[in-house]
Amino acid sequence: MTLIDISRPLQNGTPTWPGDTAFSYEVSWSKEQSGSVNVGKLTMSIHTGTHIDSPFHFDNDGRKVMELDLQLYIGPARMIDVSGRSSIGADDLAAYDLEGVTRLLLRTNSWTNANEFPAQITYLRADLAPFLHARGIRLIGVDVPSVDPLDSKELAAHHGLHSHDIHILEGLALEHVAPGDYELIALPLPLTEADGSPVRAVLRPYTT
Ligand SMILES: Nc1ccccc1C(=O)C[C@H](N)C(=O)O
Ligand SMILES: [Zn+2]
Ligand SMILES: [Zn+2]
Repeated sequence: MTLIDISRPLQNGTPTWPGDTAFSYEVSWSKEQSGSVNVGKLTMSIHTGTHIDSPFHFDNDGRKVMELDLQLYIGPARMIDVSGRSSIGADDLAAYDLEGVTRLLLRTNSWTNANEFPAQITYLRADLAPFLHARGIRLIGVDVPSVDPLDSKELAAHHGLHSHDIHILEGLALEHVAPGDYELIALPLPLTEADGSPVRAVLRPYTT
């Protein structure tokens, strides 16, 4: 069955958070040098491309990636289009039936040039987390590098989602996906100390 890849490619030049570690892949030990194999070396900020945040990212006492519930990163998900807004709050989602939805992916279409880090993005307002929590949502995914405004220091959306037990998936590529219900697979790496992890995020369509 076909998988829809909703991950952003990771390559030298991939946009990163301003001032953060640039993405780099290089063959550090070539086949000629080692006599048998090419061996690669990867340097990157964890918050590059498609990734999850663990609570330690914004809370010194928060859980690390290895302590997160893997089940949330695999299972039924609904993708909805909420493009054309500068922010998303409870009002913007009031018209959607989210009954039985555990994982919600929001397409904001506000990262318009994938080759550059955006100057401005659609962010989540503070009243969204309690609204999602009341509907049983445990994971929110967005197609932008952050759930908060890019210049935010207080990170109201990150903290609000965390305090309502909603996990955060950022940097999805959703422009080529039809809104609807899918199986999401976006597993983090087994990083015991980390504040987040890159993921390979895919959607598997349901065939009926
Ligand atoms: N990588 C960074 C470098 C510097 C300052 C913030 C960030 C972030 O990633 C923050 C943001 N809260 C995020 O996870 O969405
Ligand atoms: Zn992040
Ligand atoms: Zn984040």
